[in-house]
Amino acid sequence: MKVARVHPANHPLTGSVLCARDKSLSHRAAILAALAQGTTKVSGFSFCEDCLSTLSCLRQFGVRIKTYPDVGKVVVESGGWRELTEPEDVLYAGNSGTTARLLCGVASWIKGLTIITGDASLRRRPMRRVIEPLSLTGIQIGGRDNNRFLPVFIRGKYPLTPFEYRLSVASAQVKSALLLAALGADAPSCVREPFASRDHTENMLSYLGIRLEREPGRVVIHPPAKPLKARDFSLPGDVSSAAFLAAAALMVPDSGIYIQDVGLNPTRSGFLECVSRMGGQVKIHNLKEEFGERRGDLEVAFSSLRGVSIGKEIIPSLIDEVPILSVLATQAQGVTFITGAEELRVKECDRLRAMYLGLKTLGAKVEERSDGLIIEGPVTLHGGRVESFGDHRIAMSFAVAGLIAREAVEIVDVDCVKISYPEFFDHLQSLGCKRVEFYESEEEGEKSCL
Ligand SMILES: O=C(O)C1=C[C@@H](OP(=O)(O)O)[C@@H](O)[C@H](O)C1
Ligand SMILES: C=C(OP(=O)(O)O)C(=O)O
Repeated sequence: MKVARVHPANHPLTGSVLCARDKSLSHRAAILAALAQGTTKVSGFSFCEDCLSTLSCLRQFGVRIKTYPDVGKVVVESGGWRELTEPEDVLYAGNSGTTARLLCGVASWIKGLTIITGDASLRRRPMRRVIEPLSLTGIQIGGRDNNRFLPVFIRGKYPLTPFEYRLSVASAQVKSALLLAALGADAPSCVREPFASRDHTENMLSYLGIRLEREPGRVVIHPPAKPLKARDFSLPGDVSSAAFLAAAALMVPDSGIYIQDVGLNPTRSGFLECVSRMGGQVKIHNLKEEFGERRGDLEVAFSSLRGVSIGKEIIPSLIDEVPILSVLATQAQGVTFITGAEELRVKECDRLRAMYLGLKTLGAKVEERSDGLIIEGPVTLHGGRVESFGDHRIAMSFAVAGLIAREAVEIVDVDCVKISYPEFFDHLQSLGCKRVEFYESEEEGEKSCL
């Protein structure tokens, strides 16, 4: 298993990087391109492992996809959503919850049998949340252990029964699975959510001409009367990846960095709002909007930070940034309360537990609660060896912690950064963090399971 040893940054981070492309939008662009008739060019596609899982599953539905990783482009050719065919084999979603759940929605109106599975981490993540609502469409759907987990089978049909469903958790994956399924219904369907989760699927469906009625907490989707026509997408960078670089610059003294072309959809950029409440200096430049998605450049400078309360209303908009926010909190003056974040327990690992254990190892003042963390700062972290539990966001959070610790931080199992951000260590290096070493550890992977 690969271990990274990250040494304290002995000088400021400076320079400019093009933000890694957006994973969430890349999944959706590929899926929607597969549903549209014709050829779609997706530029700014993320070639992270999760998005590659989506591409390989879509190919199994008979979609033709060419990839050009050097220029960040994917070309998808499809006969349209009524032409997708029953896969010959089980679909493998790898580590990607987004792939598994969104494709459950797509498979609902593909006649025949679709079976979806994933890696050991994904097979532990909850699937009832998509199985239950999708069964309202009249299809046969079920999963292992009384519908709790993958593998999930779907016996699709067309047309589907329209539905009205209120989500109990604010999950963009579940909402998106339902919206994708609703395309195959013979009348409008309605999805409600308790708090706003990211609305990329809605923005992209509108761009493709699907009629949506949107208001806070509620969306009504009208199935298309005619085939969807292919339209190209140019995707922005991933604010969830930018968050690691931004956090590093906020904490390493005298740093000043520039991150180009970051996606700034307000339902997704709670991290920036939170950083600004903490007193972090982040300026936005060159703000623009494409297919309903805001994007711009971020200028981030070393800042003195203060503790804040992060509650359940804002959690969906920074759900993947809680681990790195908890590292920032160790350097903030006062107490940071993170509550309403119990969803983190069912991600690639139990992220609340993983952050608690790792931060404790590094000497942080941290308490674990069932739905969050309480962190008191500022504390000078010391060096140590921490586990990523095979979770990319945990690995990158502790790599950033290593830059501001007194001694080196070793992160066990760092290969997982490829899941969302393969360029992570190269970007750190280009901003001046050259003191990172990698080595293979003898230890077995067994330990890395939370
Ligand atoms: O829809 C998406 O692209 C995602 C939604 C979130 O998951 P949930 O919908 O489970 O909250 C997030 O954690 C995940 O990284 C990507
Ligand atoms: C939770 C994540 O992704 P997914 O749910 O798609 O596995 C993530 O990227 O942090």
